[in-house]
Amino acid sequence: MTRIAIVGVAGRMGRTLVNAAEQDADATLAAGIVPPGSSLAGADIGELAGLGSKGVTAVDSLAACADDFDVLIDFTTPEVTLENLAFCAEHGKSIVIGTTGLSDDEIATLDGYRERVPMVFAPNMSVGVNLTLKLLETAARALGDEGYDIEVIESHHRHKVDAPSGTALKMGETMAGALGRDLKEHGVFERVGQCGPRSDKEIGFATVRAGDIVGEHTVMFATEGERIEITHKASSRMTFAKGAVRAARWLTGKPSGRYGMDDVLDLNE
Ligand SMILES: NC(=O)C1=CN([C@@H]2O[C@H](COP(=O)(O)OP(=O)(O)OC[C@H]3O[C@@H](n4cnc5c(N)ncnc54)[C@H](OP(=O)(O)O)[C@@H]3O)[C@@H](O)[C@H]2O)C=CC1
Ligand SMILES: O=C(O)C1=N[C@H](C(=O)O)C[C@H](O)C1
Repeated sequence: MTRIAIVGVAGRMGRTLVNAAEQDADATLAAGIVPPGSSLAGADIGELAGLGSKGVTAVDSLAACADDFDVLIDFTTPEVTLENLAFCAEHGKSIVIGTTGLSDDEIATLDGYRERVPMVFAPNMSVGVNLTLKLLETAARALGDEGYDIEVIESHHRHKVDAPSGTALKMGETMAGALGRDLKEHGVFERVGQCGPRSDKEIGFATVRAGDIVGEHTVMFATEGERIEITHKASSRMTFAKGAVRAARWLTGKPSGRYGMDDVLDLNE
């Protein structure tokens, strides 16, 4: 049985993760963490998630529940995630990280823990998106150097703070990698005013923020006379939360290392 702690337990993903962990027969909901000084400390995490009392009260520091869990699931902010990673390294814990919007420097810091912490780090934990990444790799290889323009369009709810989404960036990186291109050089994240025609090799990104959209990603491969679109639409956060709980179980007994959802889902040949 994997003992799971959920940090950011009162957030959109935190509350969904409580539901997902509760439904998983091989996981135990061991702890929930709210920000330091939060008025929600002491609340039952089942109540926070709308499930009724589960007998686990939220605490406002990891130190307060260090003995209670094996794997931390973290969907918070880049700064908080890096603090929590340091805690996991110090206390021999594993961690599943869903947080997006990390800068290059923050990713380098995260990567520095790969020898000390078993971690799954993925911008999207759904089975569908991770399969889509494989489809995109194949499509990019077949079309990207054959005159097809590649554009990524993502839509999310009005509360999302980072753009483009971590998933859109991962899609771009995956396709750029398949084509031997560097996304830093060929990614185009803004077009405004007299920006000129697109170049052949650029990979464009467009962002929509509106209402309660859970998460939608379309990749367009367009040329003279035809267009292929590969779309993934999430209609419930449960798809991400179930993936995260699955990742937490998968980490049990794994050596230190930085893993992705492709490892968890065994999508690599
Ligand atoms: N990988 C994936 O599959 C997915 C990734 N995400 C990513 O997950 C992240 C969170 O998204 P979402 O749940 O929508 O955001 P929310 O803002 O709803 O949740 C984040 C939670 O973290 C809490 N928090 C902040 N600091 C601390 C702290 N020091 N200790 C404990 N809790 C803290 C916040 O509390 P407060 O509000 O009081 O500050 C908030 O409740 C984003 O980066 C998002 O992109 C989202 C969905 C899927
Ligand atoms: O913030 C969100 O909500 C989501 N964030 C992730 C991302 O940035 O890719 C994954 C998902 O699309 C929802």
